Amino acid sequence: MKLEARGLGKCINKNNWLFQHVDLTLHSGKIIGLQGPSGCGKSSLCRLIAGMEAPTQGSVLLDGRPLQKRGYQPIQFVFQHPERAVNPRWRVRSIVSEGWMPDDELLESLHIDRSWLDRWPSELSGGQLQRICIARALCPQTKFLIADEMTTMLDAITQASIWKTVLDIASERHMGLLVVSHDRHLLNRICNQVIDFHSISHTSVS
Ligand SMILES: Nc1ncnc2c1ncn2[C@@H]1O[C@H](COP(=O)(O)OP(=O)(O)OP(=O)(O)O)[C@@H](O)[C@H]1O
Repeated sequence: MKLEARGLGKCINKNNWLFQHVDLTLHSGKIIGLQGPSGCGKSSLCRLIAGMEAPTQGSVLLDGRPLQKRGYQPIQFVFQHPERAVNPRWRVRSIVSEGWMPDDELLESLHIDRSWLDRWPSELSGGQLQRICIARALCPQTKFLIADEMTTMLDAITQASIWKTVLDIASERHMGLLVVSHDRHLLNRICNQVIDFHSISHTSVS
């Protein structure tokens, strides 16, 4: 499968382009890293590619077709603020099972304690809730995962272990990954290619 961003542009207010003319292609089985200074527009670009927001210009295509608005989204986005990615009025079990119910082996490899499933999101730490979001995103129907500073709030050991699980699953299922991080070491280690945001975008915002 192929996920393409074609000529994407985001205008944040009148004539103020955060970026324009962004082209990016991600193939199944590949891992692309995206780096750039804070505030340059990486997360905004990810939201467009994940279909969470409409671009001001350009289009996002999955195998040449526009993204479907209904049903399970084959492009999953895990971003740095898990508390903003869940419904605070749903128990954790309902949050995870929106897409599927991971087995004990996966929960264990993501360091998720089964007892957390009976809690409310506010009863988990940010790092614990993030692991729940990762488990939710790893539904078997997910074809592309966009990981925007996905493990930033975790300690180094947990971070390494979570990445191992995610990379094993991605490889097993031939998923494509777009990884946004300020951690150049991580990007160099796990990505087939690392792209600098400024090399793929034009901007009029300072
Ligand atoms: N809807 C909006 N209205 C106004 N400004 C916005 C809007 N969305 C994003 N911005 C601004 O766009 C810029 C880019 O934000 P974004 O979160 O995409 O950056 P980033 O590269 O992911 O940064 P970081 O590395 O710090 O996460 C920021 O200056 C932000 O304040």
